[in-house]
Amino acid sequence: MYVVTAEQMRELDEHVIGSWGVPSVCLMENAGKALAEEVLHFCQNRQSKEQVTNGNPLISDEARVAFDRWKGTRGQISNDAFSRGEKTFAEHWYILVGKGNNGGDGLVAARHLWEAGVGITLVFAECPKGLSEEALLEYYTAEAMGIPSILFTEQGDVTFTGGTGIIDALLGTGSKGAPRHAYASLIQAANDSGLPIISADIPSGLHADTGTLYEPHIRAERTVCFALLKRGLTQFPGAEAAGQIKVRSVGIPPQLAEGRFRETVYLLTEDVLSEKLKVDLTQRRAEDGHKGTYGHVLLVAGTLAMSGAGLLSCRAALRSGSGLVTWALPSELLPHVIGAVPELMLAAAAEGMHGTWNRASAQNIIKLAENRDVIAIGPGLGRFEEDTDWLSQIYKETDLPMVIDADGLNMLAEAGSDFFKHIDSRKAPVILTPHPGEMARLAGVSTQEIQQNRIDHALSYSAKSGVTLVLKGSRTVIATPEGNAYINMTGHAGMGTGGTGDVLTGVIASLLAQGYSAEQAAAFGVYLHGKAGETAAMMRTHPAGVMAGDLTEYL
Ligand SMILES: NC(=O)C1=CN([C@@H]2O[C@H](COP(=O)(O)OP(=O)(O)OC[C@H]3O[C@@H](n4cnc5c(N)ncnc54)[C@H](O)[C@@H]3O)[C@@H](O)[C@H]2O)[C@@H](O)CC1
Ligand SMILES: [K+]
Repeated sequence: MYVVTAEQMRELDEHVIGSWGVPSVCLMENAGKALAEEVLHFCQNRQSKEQVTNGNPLISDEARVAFDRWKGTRGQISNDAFSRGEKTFAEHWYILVGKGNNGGDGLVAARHLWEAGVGITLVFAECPKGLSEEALLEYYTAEAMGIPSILFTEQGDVTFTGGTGIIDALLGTGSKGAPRHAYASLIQAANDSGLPIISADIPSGLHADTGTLYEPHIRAERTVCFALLKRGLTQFPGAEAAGQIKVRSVGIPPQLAEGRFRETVYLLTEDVLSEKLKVDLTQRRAEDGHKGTYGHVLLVAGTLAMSGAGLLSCRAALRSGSGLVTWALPSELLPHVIGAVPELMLAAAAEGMHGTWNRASAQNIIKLAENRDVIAIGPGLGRFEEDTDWLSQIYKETDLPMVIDADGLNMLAEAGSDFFKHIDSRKAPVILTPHPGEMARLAGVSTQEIQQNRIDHALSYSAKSGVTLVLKGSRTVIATPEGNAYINMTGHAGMGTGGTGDVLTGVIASLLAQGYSAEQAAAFGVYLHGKAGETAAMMRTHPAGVMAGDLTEYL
């Protein structure tokens, strides 16, 4: 499933109209009809509960239902085909109409709903004579049909009397900045009404590309997104304001987006994993495979005070299927962790004070790397004198696929942008797994700036440095230097707890060791990590009780 910016959507739109000759009003007709169908669907299902499907035999239906209820449906995305339902006479919907094509979609929906027996009141934000060209056509039709309408004026209140719902067709992908004047007042009034709101394309007041929200913005129950998912709907807080999201086709084939833009963003669905990324989701293995077949991970992690990070990463690497895992650790730590994970191999590699790392250990790591397949650096590593030189030496003198996390990332941030200057001469790929704070340090901006435009920051850092980047957080973004990005949908807020990042490092390193490419390992790793978190949540009384160690049990 492709995820586009407003500009990319406009380009596809223009292609279909300009090169293929599809009349633009036809697209609007399709969009408005889809919107009306979704509103009817909503009306019919108002009271009925969502069907529960539970694929995992280990999880009781009760646990699945409780977890789904806790997680809620806001920000969820689907694009199932819809079959049109019966007429609904007891409904009265107010449709807020802006002056652009988003308003035009609302006008088309008005006609279809009116035809289906739904009471309609059109509420114009501006005088309808000023509507965009296509929207004006739709207005004349609606007027000729006798659909009631009012023009919002700052003096008069909108009360939504007798309303059962509101369609927000005020602002779409053409909006700029915070909603102004009548638009702001109508958004406020709609939110205050307590009525369910269904947004056309995006909730008004959402930045379509970034997912940031202006004030005021619509808080929608559902959003019917046209043609292709907009980036802003996939990232928080925008995803939250959009409610449940449904993507509906309008006559612009999504495949048009493939290979068309410098950057291509995908929702990380199972289809994208198997068809685009060619990941075998069944992870089938050759009958004659053995531990040497599935790769050997070298994990450089942990100090005396933070031994757990190393243990979590190593367990996760083993649980994710690599044949062997060696944990390189400070020698003082070694006696304390013997036997903690019997499947692990331990290698005392550093002689820093009080079980920490030291500059001289780089040579030991390089030696250990000689007969390993992947090197992962960072979990619980701490900082130490000349550690950026230490990291640089390991980076330069090993040519293994590398995952860098946690304090390894802080070393990189300190080393500056020259660190990856010669990455093109390195055969093996590098994956970085920053959380937003670490990303901010790497990019030299504030955490807030990162969070306000996660997809762009991930893509641009990846393109500039040549690394595959995993920007963690809800809706983790995986970006590649070639300009692909994937938005992960698995996982939940219960996973916001210490150590889950260490687990992710282990999972990704393990997949790399098994021969997955950096793009596959990063995307599939993030996906599996989220899935394990979901299973762990369902096995507990409450998802907030999930600990990082639980994830390793359900990988
Ligand atoms: N493939 C497509 O691109 C299609 C687009 N359609 C619809 O068209 C929309 C885009 O239409 P437009 O480009 O006309 O843009 P909008 O409908 O988003 O409206 C933009 C208009 O609103 C005004 N405006 C902009 N920012 C404002 C603000 N902050 N406060 C108050 N007024 C503001 C401007 O005068 C501008 O003309 C899409 O979101 C979608 O709903 C559909 O009709 C179907 C096809
Ligand atoms: K809208």
